[in-house]
Amino acid sequence: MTDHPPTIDPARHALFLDFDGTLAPIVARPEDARMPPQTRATLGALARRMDGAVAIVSGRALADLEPLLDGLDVALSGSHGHEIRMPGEETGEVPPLAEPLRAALGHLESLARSQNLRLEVKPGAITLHYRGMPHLEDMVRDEVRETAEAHAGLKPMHGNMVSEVVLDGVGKGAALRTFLSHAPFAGRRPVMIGDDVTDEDGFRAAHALGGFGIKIGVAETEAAFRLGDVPALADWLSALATRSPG
Ligand SMILES: O=P(O)(O)OC[C@H]1O[C@H](O[C@H]2O[C@H](CO)[C@@H](O)[C@H](O)[C@H]2O)[C@H](O)[C@@H](O)[C@@H]1O
Repeated sequence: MTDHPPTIDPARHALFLDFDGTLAPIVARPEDARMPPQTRATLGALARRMDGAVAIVSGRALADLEPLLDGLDVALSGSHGHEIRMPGEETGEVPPLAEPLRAALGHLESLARSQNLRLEVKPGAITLHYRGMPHLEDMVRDEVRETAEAHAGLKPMHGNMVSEVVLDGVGKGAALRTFLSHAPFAGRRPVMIGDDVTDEDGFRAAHALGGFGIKIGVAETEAAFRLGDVPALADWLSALATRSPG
């Protein structure tokens, strides 16, 4: 269940990578997260080698994620699968906040103000950050769960020092299924790589669709394979990009 991942075949697999805690180390402030330049170069090389079958599948809004990628042209999913951008596609306008989220916004804004929590509003989710204030975790999770229950079309999602209300039906698994129904992903075996609880849905989908998951870090997981940390993944990707064919 926790073995080092096998080598994958660039002609037959597709890569789906989470961003924070996977490609970029976790930092205190989301705007300070950076993917190392070498990883960005490796992903560019891999995308060419895999005929574009590489996607970053993030909980972040696309408008927030894209500037962190330094022009890397790969497929992207944002807001936990709510937003999708195929490789080479122009970035469209930021989608408006979906209706059920609009209804929940006021309450979450007041909560964030009163508890001094960072609030992140994305097209498909509203996120409360409590990094640096772990004693608030239970309260934040309860509030998010109750807010989701109070509004049809929303569900709670809890991640690494964050708790979010997200649109029902979204998730990284749904993002994988969407990508795999289009070229250049169709017909390939998905490999989902991530560090957080929110990536487990992607691991399950990858497994169900004939591929597998790779967990970054030591936490419990349904992924079949594991790598220790962000640098270990960078090394694994680099070996894949530079391996001679055949
Ligand atoms: O699915 P991901 O790409 O991993 O996005 C998950 C969340 O990432 C960001 O928050 C996380 O990373 C921050 C920077 O390292 C960290 O400060 C925070 O505690 C983490 O939860 C992002 O801000 C969220 O919107 C994403 O949902």
